[in-house]
Amino acid sequence: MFRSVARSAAGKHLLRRGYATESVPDRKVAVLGAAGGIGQPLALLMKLNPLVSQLALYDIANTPGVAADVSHVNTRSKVAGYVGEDQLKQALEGCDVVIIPAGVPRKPGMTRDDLFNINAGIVKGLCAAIAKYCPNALVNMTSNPVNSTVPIAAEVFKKAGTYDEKKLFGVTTLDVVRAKTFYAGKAKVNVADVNVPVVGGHAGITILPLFSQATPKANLPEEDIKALTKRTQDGGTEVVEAKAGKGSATLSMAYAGAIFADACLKGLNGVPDVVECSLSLNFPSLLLR
Ligand SMILES: NC(=O)c1ccc[n+]([C@@H]2O[C@H](COP(=O)([O-])OP(=O)(O)OC[C@H]3O[C@@H](n4cnc5c(N)ncnc54)[C@H](O)[C@@H]3O)[C@@H](O)[C@H]2O)c1
Ligand SMILES: O=C(O)C[C@H](O)C(=O)O
Repeated sequence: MFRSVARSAAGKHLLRRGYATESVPDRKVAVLGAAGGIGQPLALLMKLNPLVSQLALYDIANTPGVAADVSHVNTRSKVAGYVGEDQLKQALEGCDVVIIPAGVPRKPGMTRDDLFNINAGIVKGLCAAIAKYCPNALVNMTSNPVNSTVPIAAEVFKKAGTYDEKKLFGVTTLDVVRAKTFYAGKAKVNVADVNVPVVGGHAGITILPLFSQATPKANLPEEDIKALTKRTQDGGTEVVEAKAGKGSATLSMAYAGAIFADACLKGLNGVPDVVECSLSLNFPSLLLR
């Protein structure tokens, strides 16, 4: 199993009393690729998160408009837009969590690996800047192919001397979100009560939903489990084909990215027992198989 769980250090119980801002520490979150299909709804969802005090929206174009728009939402965080490499330093300085959905999405007929040539370079540049300007931040890697962009980020951080495997996550929450939705439909249970761990990576058969561990238990027949597994593994392709050349999952991904970032913030704030699946490099020998 080469997926890890993001677990908070038990300790301070700052949030036990809920989300009252006076008991919540300041946290800066940056979204890199904030003007994109995922970036825009993710920016909105992070603006709605009361754990965020500063929201930095960075892209190579169009962030001033996105930031102006999102900044009018009457929630806690202060929003700033940053555009172009000259402003990356400002966007990153002081960040606690950096979410990276920068890069190109796939079109029908492509695999996630077909994005490698373009996205590897984008991710490499952004991670070099993270190592320089916010080396202690948690990094939520969303850009595809996640199975490769996470190792690229790790190598950049190792070279800079800032690598911490506990702080680098391949965001696979969308697989969990899909597994929960599909399982609830098949098992005819309330989706809000469903939990399905998903281990592995984020492409094809490396996505391993553990329906045997799903709750509430439903005792589904083997053929249903096989069909659910396949649908979860092919979930991204289902959306890419439905969008017919206009990109891949953006809205469900923004939702998933916001859930994972919220878990990271809770962990940083000392909330106990925060558990989310993600791709980590703790088990590299398995990842390379
Ligand atoms: N992990 C997952 O589950 C998951 C799910 C869906 C999509 N994705 C991936 O997320 C990525 C983004 O998807 P999208 O639909 O938002 O694409 P998009 O093209 O709509 O947006 C990407 C954004 O990245 C920006 N960008 C490009 N180079 C950049 C750089 N150097 N610095 C900052 N920003 C830069 C672009 O300007 C654009 O605004 C794709 O690689 C896609 O495959 C991952
Ligand atoms: O499938 C894609 O290309 C995007 C993303 O990885 C997804 O799972 O929706």
